[in-house]
Amino acid sequence: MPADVRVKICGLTRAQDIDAVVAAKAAFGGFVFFAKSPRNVNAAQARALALSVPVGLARVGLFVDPDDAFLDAVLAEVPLDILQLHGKESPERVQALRARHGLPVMKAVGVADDGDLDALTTYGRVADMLLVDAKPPRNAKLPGGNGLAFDWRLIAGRRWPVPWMLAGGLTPDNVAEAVALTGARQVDVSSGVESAPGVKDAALIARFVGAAHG
Ligand SMILES: O=C(O)c1ccccc1NCC(=O)[C@H](O)[C@H](O)COP(=O)(O)O
Repeated sequence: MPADVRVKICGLTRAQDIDAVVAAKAAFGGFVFFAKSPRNVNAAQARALALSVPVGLARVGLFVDPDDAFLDAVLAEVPLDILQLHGKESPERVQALRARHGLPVMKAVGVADDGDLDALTTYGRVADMLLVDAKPPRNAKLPGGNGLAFDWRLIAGRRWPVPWMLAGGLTPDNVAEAVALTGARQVDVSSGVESAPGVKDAALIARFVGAAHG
């Protein structure tokens, strides 16, 4: 197991979540800007959290099909390092947002079967990073953060021209196997380190990062 797998903990809402992520030595912390999510934060909350983050922890803002006005308003208040797009943003929209905001963009792509892999190639041409996530079920309320894994064998040995992160249903108990099987060098988790929807658990965060680092 490589010691340098980088971990993103997504859906941070409280000061103690930042403390837990920093103590565990995660590389990325994610803030969800999506009103229907139990992890949603408003700009004022996110600003306070983002300003408390020490250098070395990248602050990722997660958006779902955001319009320009919403992104402008959040970015005017919240210092973010990376934009994560978790909706149905087209490749053209990804390019436009990169140019407009001058921030690296990570595009989430949902995977359920072989037919979803072409999208990774397409977005790999325009995004700075890919988030290879489980495709949400048809009736899901959220486009991500559902705690569901996909069949990791679908991407075993696959590579894209930009860095990528594995996500979807990862937990402290399965992340080592997921890394070994897929060769991922970056992993992302939300539900798997929560004690209840939207409530992060410091002990689970520490266990997850420890397991990912091997
Ligand atoms: O977390 C949310 O509530 C959320 C809402 C809308 C879009 C995406 C969302 N989360 C994405 C993630 O947290 C992760 O990047 C990824 O989907 C893995 O989540 P999980 O399976 O819960 O670990």
